[in-house]
Amino acid sequence: MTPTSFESIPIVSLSDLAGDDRQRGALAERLCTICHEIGFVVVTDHGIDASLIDDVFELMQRFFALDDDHKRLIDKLASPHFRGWEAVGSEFTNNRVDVREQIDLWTEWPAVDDATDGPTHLRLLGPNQWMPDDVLPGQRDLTLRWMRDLGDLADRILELLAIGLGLEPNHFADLFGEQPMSLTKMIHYPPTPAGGAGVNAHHDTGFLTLLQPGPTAGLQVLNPRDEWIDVPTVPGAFVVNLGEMLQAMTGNYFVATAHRVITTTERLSAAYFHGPSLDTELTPIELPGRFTDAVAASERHRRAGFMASSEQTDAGVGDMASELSASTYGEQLWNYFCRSYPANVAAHYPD
Ligand SMILES: O=C(O)CCC(=O)C(=O)O
Ligand SMILES: [Fe+2]
Repeated sequence: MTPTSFESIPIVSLSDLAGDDRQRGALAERLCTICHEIGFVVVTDHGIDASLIDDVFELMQRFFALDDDHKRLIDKLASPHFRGWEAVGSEFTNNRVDVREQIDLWTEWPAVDDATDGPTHLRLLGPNQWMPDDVLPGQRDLTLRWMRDLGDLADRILELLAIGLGLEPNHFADLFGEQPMSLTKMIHYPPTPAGGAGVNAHHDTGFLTLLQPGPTAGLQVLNPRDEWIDVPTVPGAFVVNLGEMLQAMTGNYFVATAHRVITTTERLSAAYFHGPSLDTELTPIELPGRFTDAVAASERHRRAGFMASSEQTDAGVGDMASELSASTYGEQLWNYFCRSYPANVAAHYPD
């Protein structure tokens, strides 16, 4: 029986990832239940090197301490592929401006020459922008290692989720195709002004998010009673949460849960959004009856919605109560760019 709410975010050790089948099975079941009831979990013993986390935070400190003229060397507005740095005030979440600056880095694939003729999501393929080595030494190598190690961890968590859903362990790997597109966001939050938010309430749009929140509190999750629950800060732990596309693909058995950041002091975080090939279909997977029955028995799960566009919100659709309008990951991402980065879309794709 699904509890109707939650009061805290669980902390789970992933050490049994390396265990025998029975231990992995138990961990898989536990994670699946959490993804159904809460959609958020703090994980320890995840195998990501502590020194890698330290190096990434040190890199962020060095970058965000630069002046804006230097940061503009990788200005996101200059990238037709939505990659690079953006200043505080560039991003909109839930139609409200966020109080944070960030670097966005996506998996690199060759740009498509005639991207304006094909599906809109092809515009996302392309190179990242990297800081010159004499201004920010080592950014490229360190970031690529971060993306590779977090990608491997995300794949292992997806295997567990597949096992917990009664599927073959490689079910998601097989669905995710040959050209995976993941996003790394390196984020700096100044202290949040009264009444604002570092990032406003939202669902993650992707599949699976691994967040390194650093030592500073500020991330909050909305429970079904509309109370904001603080995510505990556990040294070295990652926060793992579900995005809207896994919600869709599991027929709402897993939930993408609303969250936001409000911080009283300066805060850094590094978020990794694990994603498949852009043409991956969001069609629900066929799951054993116990999972579909659990959704049917829970109004909250049956009604779990998706982020609305500004037009839908204007027309009276709740912020996170929209129907999924995209049929592929690429389409969903394009909708997200139009919602969150209108200036970038207007600069490069006036059509
Ligand atoms: O910085 C954080 O702690 C959370 C960031 C987040 O939710 C996001 O970028 O989607
Ligand atoms: Fe998020």
